[in-house]
Amino acid sequence: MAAPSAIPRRGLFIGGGWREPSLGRRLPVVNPATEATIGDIPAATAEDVELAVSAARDAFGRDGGRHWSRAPGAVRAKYLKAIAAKIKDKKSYLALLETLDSGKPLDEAAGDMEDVAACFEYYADLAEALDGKQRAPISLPMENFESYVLKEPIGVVGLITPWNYPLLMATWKVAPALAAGCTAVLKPSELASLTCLELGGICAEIGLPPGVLNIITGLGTEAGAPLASHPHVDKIAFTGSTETGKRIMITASQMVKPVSLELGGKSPLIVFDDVDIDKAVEWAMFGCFANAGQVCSATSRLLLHEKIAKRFLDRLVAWAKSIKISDPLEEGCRLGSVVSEGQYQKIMKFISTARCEGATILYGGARPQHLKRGFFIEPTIITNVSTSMQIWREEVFGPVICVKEFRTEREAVELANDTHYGLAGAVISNDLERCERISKAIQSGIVWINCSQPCFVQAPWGGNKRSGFGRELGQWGLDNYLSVKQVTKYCSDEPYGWYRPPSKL
Ligand SMILES: NC(=O)c1ccc[n+]([C@@H]2O[C@H](COP(=O)([O-])OP(=O)(O)OC[C@H]3O[C@@H](n4cnc5c(N)ncnc54)[C@H](O)[C@@H]3O)[C@@H](O)[C@H]2O)c1
Ligand SMILES: C[N+](C)(C)CC=O
Repeated sequence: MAAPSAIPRRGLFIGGGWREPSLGRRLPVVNPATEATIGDIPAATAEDVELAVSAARDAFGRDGGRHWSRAPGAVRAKYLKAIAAKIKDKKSYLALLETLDSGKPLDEAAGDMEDVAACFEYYADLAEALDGKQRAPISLPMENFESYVLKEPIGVVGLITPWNYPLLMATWKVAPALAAGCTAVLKPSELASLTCLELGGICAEIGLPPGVLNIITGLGTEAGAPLASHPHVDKIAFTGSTETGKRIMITASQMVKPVSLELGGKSPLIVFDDVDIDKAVEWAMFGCFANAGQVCSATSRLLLHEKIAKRFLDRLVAWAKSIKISDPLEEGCRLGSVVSEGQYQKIMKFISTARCEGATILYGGARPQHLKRGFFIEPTIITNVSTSMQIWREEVFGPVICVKEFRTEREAVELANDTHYGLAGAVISNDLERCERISKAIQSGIVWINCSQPCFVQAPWGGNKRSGFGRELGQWGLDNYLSVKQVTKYCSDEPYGWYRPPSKL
């Protein structure tokens, strides 16, 4: 598909309309595959956060919430379905913008847009089902009391998201938040905001009530931080790095504001000696080279049974050599550029540190020779790794896999759990009992058996340890935006009888 001649020039989406940022500043948008500046986005500051939060508060309480926060779930579902339909109509265009903004292959971006539409549809159904789940009775041990539960929207929520799946990661928060009846301020990453701004356009087109979703772009420190610390924001849902997650938690703790955190990872993939090697190699590649490895759950630590390690690595190198690395708009591209020059430099530094610490760069580790411009990095396989090395311990967020061998199941599990992170893990073996044992032993929120990375909107997503807490997707994703209220009624005609009545004399 040909690139559009101009990227749409958008303002901030606040109160149902477009506004220039208060200080009039904008940030350049660079296509990481060409290094060309292709447009710009507004740079919001605290003044704009104030307006966006105020618009969201008004929308939450408007007419006593009759049109949104207390409306029947079917009303909100209608809007979510309309958004999904528009996303489907504009799929090719949105995928193109996502690719130009982030460098991901167009096929991947198109898949992301399908997932975005599916997520809005899924939460439309959950919004409709929510009314039927209200007043769920609680069984009590005393018959003169009745108790039930109300699930109510938390209020105004701040949604802060990363650049690796820009519109999809935003949707994982926007769709359940709106389904629950919350109103929201979304702050996408300054490195890739184009499709999130288009979501604003879609909300305007379908007539979403003003202020229900507000979208402010800008730097983390200038737009994200004032959103996280705003006293009228009732919850922060954050996806991003562990470092920023810690900062958000500290800020939120000052107001005892609930947070949910989806953070980084350094996930293991364990491969036993009873597998079909080529099948397993393909999952290992998908696990760490899809989206150029810029995936929170990337299985970037590969643990190979010593009996197959040599054969596996020979095949892994052969498969890695065959990946089409090109401009992400080219047909068949399977490895695009990384998102920015900063990310490129960071990944290259990880590779050079690994080399200095004594690891072997078995394959890759450099810019592909046929691509002179753009932030491209070869798929990189690193061996001779020790558990104290940076490459084993820290999240690279690039197409870089590090490899260690193991002898026993126990050793594999120990190596897999040798990390501060706990987002995901994977095991490949034909012995399914062993796979079940390992899925219990791995300390993470997600375990894949005989695959790596597939992700379904129906299933819970989230991590343990320094990968965060709270779960997105599925019913758990909706619960993130609901507060639970207990209502208990005394239903006897008799006095309670704890105190003696005073004398009537
Ligand atoms: N667990 C998951 O589901 C998941 C999914 C995708 C990405 N991630 C993680 O995200 C990271 C990559 O994303 P990134 O580089 O955009 O992360 P990041 O932490 O740099 O930025 C994430 C968001 O936070 C904002 N931000 C930065 N500083 C802030 C501050 N002080 N206060 C408030 N907001 C601030 C940024 O502008 C951006 O919108 C990786 O670590 C990856 O593993 C996790
Ligand atoms: C959840 N996922 C895999 C789509 C994106 C994580 O970075």
